[in-house]
Amino acid sequence: MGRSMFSWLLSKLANPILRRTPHPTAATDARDIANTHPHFELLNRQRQKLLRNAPSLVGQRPTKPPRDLVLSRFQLVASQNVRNAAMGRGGALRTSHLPPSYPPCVASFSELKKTMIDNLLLETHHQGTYILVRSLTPQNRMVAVTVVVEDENGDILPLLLYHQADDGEPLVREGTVMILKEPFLKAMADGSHGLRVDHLSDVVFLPANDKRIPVAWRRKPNHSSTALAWKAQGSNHFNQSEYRSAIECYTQSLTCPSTPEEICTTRLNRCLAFLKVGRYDAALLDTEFVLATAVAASKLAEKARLRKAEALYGLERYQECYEVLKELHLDHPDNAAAEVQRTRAITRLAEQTYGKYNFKRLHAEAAQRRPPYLDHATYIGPVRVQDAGSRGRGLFTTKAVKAGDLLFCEKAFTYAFDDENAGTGDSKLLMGHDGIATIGTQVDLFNMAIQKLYRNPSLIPTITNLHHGSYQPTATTQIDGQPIVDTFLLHRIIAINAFSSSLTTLTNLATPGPQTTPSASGIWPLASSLNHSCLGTAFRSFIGDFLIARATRDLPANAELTWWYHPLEASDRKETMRRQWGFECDCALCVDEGRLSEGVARRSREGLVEGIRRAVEAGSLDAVESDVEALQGTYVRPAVEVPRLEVWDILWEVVEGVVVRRRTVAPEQAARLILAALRALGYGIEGGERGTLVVREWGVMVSGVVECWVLLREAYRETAPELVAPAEQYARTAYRILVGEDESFGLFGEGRGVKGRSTTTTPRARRSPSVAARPSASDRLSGSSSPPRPTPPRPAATSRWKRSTGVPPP
Ligand SMILES: C[S@@+](CC[C@H](N)C(=O)[O-])C[C@H]1O[C@@H](n2cnc3c(N)ncnc32)[C@H](O)[C@@H]1O
Repeated sequence: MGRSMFSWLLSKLANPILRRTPHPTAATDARDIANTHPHFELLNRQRQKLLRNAPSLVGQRPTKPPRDLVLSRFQLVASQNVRNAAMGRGGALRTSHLPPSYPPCVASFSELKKTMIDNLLLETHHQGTYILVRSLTPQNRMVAVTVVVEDENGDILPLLLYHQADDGEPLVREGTVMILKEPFLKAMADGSHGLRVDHLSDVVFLPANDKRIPVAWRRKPNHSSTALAWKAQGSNHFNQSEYRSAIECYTQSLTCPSTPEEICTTRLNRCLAFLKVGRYDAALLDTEFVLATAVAASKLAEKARLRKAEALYGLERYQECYEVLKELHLDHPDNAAAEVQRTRAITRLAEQTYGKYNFKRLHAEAAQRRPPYLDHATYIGPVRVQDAGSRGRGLFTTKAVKAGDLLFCEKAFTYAFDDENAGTGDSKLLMGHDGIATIGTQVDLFNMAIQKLYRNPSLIPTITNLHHGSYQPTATTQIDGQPIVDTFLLHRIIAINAFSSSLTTLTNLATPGPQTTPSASGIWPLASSLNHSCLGTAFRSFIGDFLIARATRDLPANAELTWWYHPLEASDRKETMRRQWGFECDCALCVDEGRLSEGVARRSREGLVEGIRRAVEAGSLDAVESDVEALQGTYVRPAVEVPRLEVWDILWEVVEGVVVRRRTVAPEQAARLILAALRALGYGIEGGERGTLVVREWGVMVSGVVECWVLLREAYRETAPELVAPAEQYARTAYRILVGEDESFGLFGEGRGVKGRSTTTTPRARRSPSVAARPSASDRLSGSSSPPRPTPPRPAATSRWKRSTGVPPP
């Protein structure tokens, strides 16, 4: 066996958690890290203090702070912020609290009554009212966009606008006038108070000529108020990449009298600005207006179709996109840009329909792009969402599938990535009112999801229909032409449905060193429909923002697909299920473990495992074999029904000790040990000695399974050459389930696979002893046997499958 396989195998064995779980995948990972973060305690104490104080403050009239004090406090913090930015200080931890949930305002402006700052009470949502305020300062962007505002009486307060997009353009400038619906006056941790807005639709930014702006606050535009002047102003902003301002100006232009042709041109300009900021719904409306107004074969209609196709592509409506481009091609066959888009749409449709991906290309793209957003389509294979009884909805097969079959391949709806190599970004910690903290990419994910929905209301149901426990969302989805996105609903949905991931599952398996945080998190709506089972029938892996789901065993039609939410080996598995997802797992393993909790069998298992360990140390294979027998005897149900994790774990240690490290075992015995390890995981394997090798039942999927099949294949080269091919096939299938694809299997099997021997192995590696080829002095374990023969490292292989000595992910 080549050196690279050994070092990789050893690296896995050095890291026990990776024997079972190849990567952190459950939504809780980031949250659990957050709860052990050094700042967690501090924030938790602050939260508890706020909680203690809040009830006594509710409805209290606040003391009016001196105007100068509010302004100077703001200036102090803002200038500190500017100084830090100028000095390139990053890496700070930005912390914030989420208040107790409250619904967004669902009343239209005309139903609300005006109130003033002076009337506002602490810790109160002033329902049925609004206040009109003007910013006295430029914005300071911390966790929230912060400004100081005044009302028409000249009373002032800090205003914190949460979850607003950071698109490089200031959201609030000095003099910006806003309406705050149902204002919320919040007591701050430092004893001060201010206005806080959590729902995007609760703040309305008024354009300069809005009639609701008091005369004293109105400012004259620096150009004439004609359609053409506004349009020109919009184009100035557009050219400086100030798309939000451009949209405002084009919108102003459209309120002025103009010719139908000018209106179409302005709409098309605005459409382009909408496309730039990902507001595809709005872009689509502009193109549809133009297509309904302009002459079909005109230049305007040609442009409108092209932009319509782009908007549909952005919404991942590839079929419609293709139809638009097809029509465009008929009328304007020379339009080269349209042709490029048409080819792209056809490729997406093929992926969407047939699930045909070039996975090598996906890996290459994930390696290059930051963030690793991959421009490919979601494929939904033989699965459908349907009722799963007491578990709510679930995902089911629509036809029989085989282990390793692709179930679906889903592009993330929203995906947040933390590029460690990008330098000194600030980290974020969000303390929920329920005491659960969220850190890093999940905080970003939360804000990104809110933004994406607010910008594209047609997508709201895709996310709000996901499971949100007992949270009662408001039924209103739109008010005064604005979409309503309930921030607290989104927070709950992300907590229950988001997955943490690494850049790719493949790189995660090959990366050395400690892993403390997953580098990304995302929302994959279809993947969110799978319920949990510790003994899942599906497995997920990642390439950038793509989630690949494969069957872990052969399944009939109409079988429910399940997977782990929290790693099988995590000691807090059951508690986490209860706390975070609100259910008790009733899989065969959990039920069996429950029966064991009286302790008798558990203690005897632990004793036997220790005995086996001592026997390995002492080099006594006889004792190992008899103790493994005894350990097997502590299980009542067959391993295909209830996997024997303790047996698997200890057999892995034995395999590591005798097959990989000491190399003092004969191939027959190596094969026996490996087969026993696989069987302990629930693999129902027929044959395996000679003649036949058939997996009747697939067991638990863990990274070690691939290694087992590869080691077995090598053993068979000496003992049963007719089984090399089936072992290779099973290795490949296991690899496909684990990594998501098997195009990269060559990396893993390099120098060891049947193919690898003749194609990729260097002469030196080919000569290096394999499990099976290595002449063994004894078929007994022997601590005093000759030490492992060092095989020269091969640079390419070691860089791919590096040794991991790190702390396992939580
Ligand atoms: C990500 S959602 C899964 C889809 C969800 N069942 C639905 O109706 O949309 C997670 C929620 O599903 C339910 N669930 C998942 N696995 C379960 C299980 N094994 N037993 C009971 N409920 C489960 C729990 O309510 C959990 O909070």
